[in-house]
Amino acid sequence: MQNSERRRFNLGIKWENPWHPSWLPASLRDTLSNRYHSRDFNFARSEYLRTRVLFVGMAFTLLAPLWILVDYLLLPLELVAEVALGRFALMLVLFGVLYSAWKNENHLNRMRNTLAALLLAPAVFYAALVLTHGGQMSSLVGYSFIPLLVVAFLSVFPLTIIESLGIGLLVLLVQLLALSITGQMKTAYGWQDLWLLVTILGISLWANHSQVSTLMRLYRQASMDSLTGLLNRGILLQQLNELCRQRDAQIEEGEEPSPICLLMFDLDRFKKINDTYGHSVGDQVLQVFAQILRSELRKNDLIARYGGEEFMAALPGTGKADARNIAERIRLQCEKSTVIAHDGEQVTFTTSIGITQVRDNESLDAALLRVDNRLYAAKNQGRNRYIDADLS
Ligand SMILES: Nc1nc2c(ncn2[C@@H]2O[C@H](COP(=O)(O)OP(=O)(O)OP(=O)(O)O)[C@@H](O)[C@H]2O)c(=O)[nH]1
Repeated sequence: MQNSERRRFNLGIKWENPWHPSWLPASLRDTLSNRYHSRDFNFARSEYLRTRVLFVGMAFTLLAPLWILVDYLLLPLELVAEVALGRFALMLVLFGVLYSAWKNENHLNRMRNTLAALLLAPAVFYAALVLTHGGQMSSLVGYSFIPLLVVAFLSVFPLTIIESLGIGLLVLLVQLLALSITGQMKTAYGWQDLWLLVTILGISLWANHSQVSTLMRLYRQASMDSLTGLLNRGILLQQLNELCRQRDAQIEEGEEPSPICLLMFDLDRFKKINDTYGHSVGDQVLQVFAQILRSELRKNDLIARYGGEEFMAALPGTGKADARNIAERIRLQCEKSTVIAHDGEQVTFTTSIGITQVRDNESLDAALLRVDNRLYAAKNQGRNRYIDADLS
């Protein structure tokens, strides 16, 4: 092949990383909504939300009845019984919240709804007090703080900005309702309350942003290979196990299971590239290869660096014929690609590929062993090829 035909890779080329859509300011990309969060990160975040919901939910559930003693000391006696009834109703809702948090492990949407219920229940309790005892609000000592406390509690949770803003705006509505019913809307006290609520909401949003971006950074460090930006082996196996579990469930329910194909890649004579051009050029080859995988595979395929110069792709919903075509495209793309060495020389590379489809009722380990054997068969047959069947 002529050098001019070879595709030169500029390592600065941008690919559309799902965590970094190009149209949002960098600091907001991860924290505005969960639209670009991976499924795995959603699981991790739902666990963080869950532990906090359980903790805060228990504190609220204990405090709701205990506070009746404080009411007894501070409120006019005729109000104590009615408020206590409201508190018991609140406590029942909070029990429901605790039950839901306990039951719904790894369900981000359910956990978000549970959290909304946890925070909005006190706000609804306050709204009910305002609607029934609006004229006596000055006697309900301590209750006007509820909207402020709810908005302050938003900061405890790793919520995205849109999630937090949604709950915050609902609480703001409750506060506006309270101010209009008590006739304080256009008074200095009313403005002061609104100003305080909006300020605390702003602080909570900032805390949410910091929490989600810290979580995201930790998650990336734990799940990604730092040289190529692909998934690391541990997270790939975890996600692959989950895919196989879903497939087994389909089989158990008598459904046609959707196929999963595995492609295992190993760069050919990579040691020679390192020895001839140095490790930094070897690193560039690995990065270019990762880029080829990204550009040739779909967004929901799992792509990982499996070891030094070994890579793995898991293709859910892809049968063997398509997997073969994909492997061939990747192989050809490698043949066409070059990396420029320090002395300006064009460094070329090739890859060997093993292909297999996960079989019904087999363990993931069995499929991994088979694809590994096929990869080494491809090496033994002369490299720069794929093998998709056991050789006798
Ligand atoms: N530059 C670089 N080299 C790496 C990295 N990880 C592993 N390697 C090197 O990859 C090379 C792998 O060499 P071998 O396992 O002998 O395989 P090979 O030379 O590719 O030969 P075949 O696989 O048989 O075609 C070793 O020299 C490792 O040091 C890395 O992150 N960067």
